[in-house]
Amino acid sequence: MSQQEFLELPPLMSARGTVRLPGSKSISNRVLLLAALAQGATTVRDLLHSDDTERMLDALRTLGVEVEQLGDNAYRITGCGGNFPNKNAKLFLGNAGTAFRPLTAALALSGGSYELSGVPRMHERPIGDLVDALRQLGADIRYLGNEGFPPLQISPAKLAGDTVQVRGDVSSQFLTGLLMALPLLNRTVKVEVLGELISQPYIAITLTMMARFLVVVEREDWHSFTVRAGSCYVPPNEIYVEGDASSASYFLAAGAIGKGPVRVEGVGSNSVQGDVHFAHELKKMGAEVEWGDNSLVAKGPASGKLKAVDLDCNHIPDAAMTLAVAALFADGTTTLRNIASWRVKETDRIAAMATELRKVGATVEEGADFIRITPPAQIKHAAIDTYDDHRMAMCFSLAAFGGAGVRINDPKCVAKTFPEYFIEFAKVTQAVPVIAIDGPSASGKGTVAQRVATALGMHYLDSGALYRLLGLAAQKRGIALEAEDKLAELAGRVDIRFKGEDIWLDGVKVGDELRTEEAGSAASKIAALPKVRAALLDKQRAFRQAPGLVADGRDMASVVFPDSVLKIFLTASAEARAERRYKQLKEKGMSANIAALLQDIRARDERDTQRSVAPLQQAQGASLLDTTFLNIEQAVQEVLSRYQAVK
Ligand SMILES: O=C(O)C1=C[C@@H](OP(=O)(O)O)[C@@H](O)[C@H](O)C1
Ligand SMILES: C=C(OP(=O)(O)O)C(=O)O
Repeated sequence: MSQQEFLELPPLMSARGTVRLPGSKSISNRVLLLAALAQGATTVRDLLHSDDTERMLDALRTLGVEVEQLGDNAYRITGCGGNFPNKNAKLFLGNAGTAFRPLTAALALSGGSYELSGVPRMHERPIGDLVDALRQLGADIRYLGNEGFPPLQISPAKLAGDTVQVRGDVSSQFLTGLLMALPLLNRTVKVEVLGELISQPYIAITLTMMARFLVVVEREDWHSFTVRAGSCYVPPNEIYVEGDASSASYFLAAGAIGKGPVRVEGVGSNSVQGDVHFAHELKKMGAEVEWGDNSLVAKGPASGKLKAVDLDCNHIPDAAMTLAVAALFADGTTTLRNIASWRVKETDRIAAMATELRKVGATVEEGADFIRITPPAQIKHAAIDTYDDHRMAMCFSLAAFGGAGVRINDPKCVAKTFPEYFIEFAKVTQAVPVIAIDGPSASGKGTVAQRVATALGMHYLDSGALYRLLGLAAQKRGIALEAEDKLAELAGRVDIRFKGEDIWLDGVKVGDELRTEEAGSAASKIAALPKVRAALLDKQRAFRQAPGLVADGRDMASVVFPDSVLKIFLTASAEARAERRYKQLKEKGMSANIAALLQDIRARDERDTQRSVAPLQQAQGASLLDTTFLNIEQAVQEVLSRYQAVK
């Protein structure tokens, strides 16, 4: 995992569109194992492509199961009735609980010698309850590291017993693994669940999938399960994997937070996954949800604001994480209860969630099995650590709706269940649009940008003014224009506000002093200092607010807002610019000399284009607008029509 890598999500304004969901992880890995345990070939379609399913596919190949890829997301698995051709193997199962736990059970009952290991975090995720249960049936399993945790050594054993007890309060995957493996014993076995059974809807998925392979489990409540002698898996020929309901939660939440509608295809009222009930919980938060057989649509509440909720989330442990981030957009304190299992998943998810929600400004209380979130008045920008947990990365993409955008560290961790997540997320979310207008001094870009902003009802950023203000502030404090560190420190500290046409520096309104040639040349000097530019970056980006921003400067398109929807390089001949500046100064009653102005403009052009940091140049993707022979109105119209063409 590289912490250096990150993804900067811009402030998002809305979410709208349709997502075709990737296959369900829980169903994919169950179907692969059941197909391998069946006698004969099963064609699996719409299988999830992700790290977790790759681990299962690799394991099956290593065990000697015939795995044939038929095309995109389609496989033919030729099962061997639980008698794996390869009786000796080492399997690496990454961090896939749905591979590790069920394979442990199946291999423990299959009569071979196997070593099962995973990533370091997998070696911290408990498996003792499953091992204890399998040992009651005579299985020979040894811990290779810590007692109760992977890695494991499984050896052939004499199997016996017709009743087995398993704890259900740490992970439902232990019961799932046991149930799926029991037909290998070919005798009637009763499983009793000790203690509370958590994540119960996942057991329902297990029973449904086993039934698709013609093994029917007898069930009394959710505490006793019987697999009869003679049960054996029969391949269903062809089986389709439905979309992933947990993955759906991010898009549905985006629809609820970002007005919507967002439609997900692949899960709906026909789904066998418990996580579709996330949609009901989202509705409790005020979202509008429409259910189709195989689709769900979410829209924001009519009131515009989500409601805080107090929920027991035991039935949706994965999708509940999405509610925790949606809680940032609610009207009060949200409590999510009965989620102790979060602590033993990809990371300690209660601790991770609390830490990262605090970074964006939330007040968070955490307990052994709950989390309580009070949103901040204003969601802050933060660099979110993801703890190699796909769901942390996916959940926190939603924080980008908070107005300031968000940075997701190590975004590639989504590969565990949804490698294309951020691509799909970008397709259905609309960032606050930025029109970047860069150009040389006195090109008229400020006036044009301001008028474009007014015409579109957008915000306006005069980035040059930030540099001039800093120059002014430095002079007032006696800081030299070459003192890079001091200037950068000052840049982080000064309070700069734009109110309509007025500019305020540390609470004092700034007048024409900002427009003097002296302020301009001070700005040009300090703008060449890399640390000063870096310090002003966040200040500039903070201007990106709904419904949009028109920003003028020199590196708006290239550095500050590289994802601008429209990038204009606005220029005019040096002579035309000198003449415009001359007229401007005269109108203000200031003295001016056209030859001196021309010389000054040329010198500044030279300095701005030659400097090593962010030199003035037409950015990639920027279109040229030469205004030498255009008046302001014509230039404004030209920008507006270019915007219409791209928006
Ligand atoms: O059986 C399954 O497919 C799963 C069960 C749940 O785990 P627990 O039973 O450990 O809560 C869930 O969190 C996991 O992502 C998938
Ligand atoms: C808990 C999860 O995964 P696993 O299947 O590894 O338990 C998850 O996907 O959120």
